[in-house]
Amino acid sequence: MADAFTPDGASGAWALEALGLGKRYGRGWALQDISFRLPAGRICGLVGPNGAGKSTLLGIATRQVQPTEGGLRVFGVPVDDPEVMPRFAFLGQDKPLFKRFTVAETLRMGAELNPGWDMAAAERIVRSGQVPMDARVGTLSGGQRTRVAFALAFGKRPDLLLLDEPMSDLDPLARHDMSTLLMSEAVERGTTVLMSSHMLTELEDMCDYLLVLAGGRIRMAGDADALLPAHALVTGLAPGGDPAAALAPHTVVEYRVQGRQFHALVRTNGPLSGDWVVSEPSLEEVLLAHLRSPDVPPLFTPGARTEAEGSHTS
Ligand SMILES: Nc1ncnc2c1ncn2[C@@H]1O[C@H](COP(=O)(O)OP(=O)(O)OP(=O)(O)O)[C@@H](O)[C@H]1O
Repeated sequence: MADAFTPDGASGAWALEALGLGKRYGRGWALQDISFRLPAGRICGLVGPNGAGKSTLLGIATRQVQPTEGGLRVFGVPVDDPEVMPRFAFLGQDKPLFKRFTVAETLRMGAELNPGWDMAAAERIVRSGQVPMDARVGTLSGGQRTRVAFALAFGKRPDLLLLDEPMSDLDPLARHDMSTLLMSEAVERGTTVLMSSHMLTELEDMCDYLLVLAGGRIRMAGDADALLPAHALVTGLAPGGDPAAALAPHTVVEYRVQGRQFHALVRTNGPLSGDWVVSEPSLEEVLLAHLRSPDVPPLFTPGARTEAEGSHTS
């Protein structure tokens, strides 16, 4: 069955594949109609305002949250299949480590719990942060504890690493160290990473794929390299009538007037041929404009949207 959902029949070419995924808490939907694909080997930023549904999505992917409707596949396998368990590691905001264990004991525990454990990689991550192996976890700084938690996650040799704001408690220097470490480990092993963060510049530096949520729905999904050039910042003399008509056939994501000038962020549809100044927006400008404009239709780059005809439910 899995082969039906991959373009070339190669089962598992998609690290994650959601179709019509939804989660309802009481009367409110935390996630609704979520359909997307994340190709294997990509570093994907999961972006959205507070309450967008990021943790809920990560909860479904880590089997901690049961979806209300739709399905999620991990490397072609329904997420509730036990086969999925050894393939992913999860690192959340709170790192549940045993405070009384030393760092060495913590890594030994990782080895005992995970059959494919890579002790050399785990020790390399700890040592590169000068974290003493004989120190008790309870005596470590927040940054050092995060490093140990990263070592536990990477030592598992996951194919998919799911991170929920893992670096929120780190200072800028430690954050930089950890993101460099994360990228080098992920690239070296071809690990797929899905990482939620509110730090847009961090995501811009690290991620080559993006999943943008707002109000429990997808706003944008796909290749970062394709999402950005699909937009332009346009400045010109404010038109008298409807700005959307003046900028047609382009989709106006955000529009504001300052004095006699307008500034617009548009999704381009062909060349921009007005008497305007046109520049390429930053990722941050594109993300913020989309998050501020919930009525603009969502944008998927080719391949990022799950085809409805494959109607699979896990
Ligand atoms: N266990 C729960 N019971 C009821 N409602 C919940 C529960 N978990 C999440 N929600 C609701 O679901 C919605 C999405 O929450 P979620 O934690 O997934 O968002 P988020 O994007 O991770 O937010 P943040 O950036 O603040 O961490 C919110 O409205 C939240 O109140």
